[in-house]
Amino acid sequence: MDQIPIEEMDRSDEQWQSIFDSVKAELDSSSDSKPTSNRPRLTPEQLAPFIDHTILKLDATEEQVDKLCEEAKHWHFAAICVRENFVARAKKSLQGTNIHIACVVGFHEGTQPTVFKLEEASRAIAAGATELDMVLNRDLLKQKQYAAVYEELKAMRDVVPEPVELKLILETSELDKAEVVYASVLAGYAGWDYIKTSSGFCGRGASVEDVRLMKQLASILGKTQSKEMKVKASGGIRSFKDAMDMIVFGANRIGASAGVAMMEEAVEKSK
Ligand SMILES: O=C[C@H](O)COP(=O)(O)O
Repeated sequence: MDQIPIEEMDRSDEQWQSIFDSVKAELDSSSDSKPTSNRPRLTPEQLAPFIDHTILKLDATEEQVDKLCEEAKHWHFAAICVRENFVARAKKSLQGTNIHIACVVGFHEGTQPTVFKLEEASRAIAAGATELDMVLNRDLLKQKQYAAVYEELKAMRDVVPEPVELKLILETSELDKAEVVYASVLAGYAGWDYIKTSSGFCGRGASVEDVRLMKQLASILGKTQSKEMKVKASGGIRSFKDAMDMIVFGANRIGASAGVAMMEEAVEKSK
């Protein structure tokens, strides 16, 4: 893939299209990715750091968020994932632990004006969020307004400096393969940390094919960008087997409301 440093780009829709074409060509010429791990299954201790323990339903209660945090501490999950209104509460509950607090932004449509998303992100970080899971504006992507999508992602990266991790929710059930490529390229060029499959509120949720494709894209983009993006699989991942299917194809995180059930299965299987 030809490397065009971002500073040398005019960032027009046409120039983005030519970068997409070169990534697609590389994707087509690369061999299909194989499972990244031959491990038949992970132990509970190995599985826990993959899990973003999630509650995003609109009628979630304070008690449910408290329980979510207690479960995250008990199982040593990587993160909890909540809406903005619960971030401060989760921060109190998770004080003194290294469990991350992920907050969703632009949830779950992604079409909110950029300024709203930036304000929401800033409030979440001020309240204690250490990771943000933002929904892509796929309407703009589908209208081929690639420059506008990039500008939103770049503005978010500028407002949210590292080490806060930014995850872009693609909502893969609503995209064709080419659109997954476009969204991933734009996220990579904007310096995002993760591409994430789904919100859990739209369409089919994550598939192994999504993870496989996104992992390949992350690897291709990682050759020309300063870091390689990670992949978060989320939406409809209910069982230990579902989680393992995603992990063997390279998922770095599993976003799920069924994290405890997965852990209990993992414990059973490890006996
Ligand atoms: O980001 C995480 C998803 O909202 C979780 O979806 P789920 O309830 O289908 O596990």
